[in-house]
Amino acid sequence: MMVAPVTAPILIRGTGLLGTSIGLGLRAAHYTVLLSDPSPTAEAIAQDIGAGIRLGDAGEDLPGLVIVAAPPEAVAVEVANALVSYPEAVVVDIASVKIGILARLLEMAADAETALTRTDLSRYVGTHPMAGREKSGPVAARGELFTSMPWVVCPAVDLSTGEQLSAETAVADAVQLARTLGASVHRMDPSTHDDSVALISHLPQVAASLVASRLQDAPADALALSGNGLRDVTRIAASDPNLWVQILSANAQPVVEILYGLREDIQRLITTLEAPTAPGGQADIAQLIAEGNAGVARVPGKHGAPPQSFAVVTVIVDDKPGQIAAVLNDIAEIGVNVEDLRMEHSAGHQVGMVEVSVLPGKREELAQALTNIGWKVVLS
Ligand SMILES: NC(=O)c1ccc[n+]([C@@H]2O[C@H](COP(=O)([O-])OP(=O)(O)OC[C@H]3O[C@@H](n4cnc5c(N)ncnc54)[C@H](O)[C@@H]3O)[C@@H](O)[C@H]2O)c1
Ligand SMILES: O=C(O)C(=O)C[C@]1(C(=O)O)C=C[C@@H](O)C=C1
Repeated sequence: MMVAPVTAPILIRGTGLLGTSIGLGLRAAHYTVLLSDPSPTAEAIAQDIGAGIRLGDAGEDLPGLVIVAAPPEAVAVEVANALVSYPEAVVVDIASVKIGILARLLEMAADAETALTRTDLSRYVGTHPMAGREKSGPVAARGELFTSMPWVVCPAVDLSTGEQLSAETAVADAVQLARTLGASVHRMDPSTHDDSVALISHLPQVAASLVASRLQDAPADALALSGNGLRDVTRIAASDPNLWVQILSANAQPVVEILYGLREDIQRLITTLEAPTAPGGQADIAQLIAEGNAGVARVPGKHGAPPQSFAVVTVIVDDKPGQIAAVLNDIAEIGVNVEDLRMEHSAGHQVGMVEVSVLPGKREELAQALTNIGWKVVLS
């Protein structure tokens, strides 16, 4: 268990984007990490970039904690195998959906033909880090992926009686794992988790994919005009289809309930825009945008704190190496804290735009100071 991090290694089963990111984060916190993946290439890349050592190359020490970071469809069997193979270890998974995996584990535990027992489930905890990327595989891994992001911890329960099956000591290990990687922990039952992620994760994925799919045949001249609006809405449309088939199929019902409501709103908008100047049309459009304003205002900032509006100072830089670092160095010397940062390229020009978010009260001061030392600054 995690109380003895140096002597009890942590085994990561599945060394793709998430597994390798967890390995990198745990290595940075000085844990001993073992890596295992059915793909020898994924395993070797994860080891090469410093996420741990391959299980096959490791010594005899048994893991105290096993993290199953496999695709959702493989998770239940991998969790069961780990619980049986390592009878002293706590086993957590990090899959994006929770109820289906728990139901499958309960089924296996009730089946006399399988080695898994209900008692074994006291060492299992379902979890879900709410952090990821639109890329997959170990090459895309980042050790700091989880910093300041939510991490849901769902103790296993009997789905008929609600009785908690995970031991509190196992839950504590799962919590410590999330905190070690810098995440903020949200304890939740698996069903509430699945309903919640349908809205805050699965709906955005579907919306991004639907919007981006409209671009497939768009004229290149139109796409050349793309600004931040399109990028903001479509980033996750680049996500892995194989992973999302599994996620959406496993959480279909809660997603469908939300899509029914969305379908009504889209139908209402179509009707309005077919005759935008008809009586009530303008108010209808304004209401749609205002309802969006009300929704986005409820999206929390870091650590679940209320959203904070930052002011953006845009610095125009030459599109060449070292420019972002130079801007950040100068900002550090000016003494203003950078709350967020993003980089944009201006279509067709050899310049980049570094968008720096700062506290609103610091905006003018920073813009003036950067201008004084020669940077081209735009206030938006
Ligand atoms: N991608 C995200 O943004 C994200 C975020 C949070 C949680 N998750 C969850 O993390 C898990 C892994 O997703 P990912 O994005 O790292 O995917 P990935 O495709 O990058 O990696 C998956 C890895 O699992 C391996 N694998 C396949 N079958 C396996 C098995 N039976 N046992 C062990 N490993 C197996 C693959 O070889 C691959 O290396 C999924 O359950 C996903 O739902 C993903
Ligand atoms: O930031 C991203 O790329 C993500 O899509 C991450 C994201 C999400 O926030 O919806 C996607 C799916 C995972 O289950 C958890 C996190």
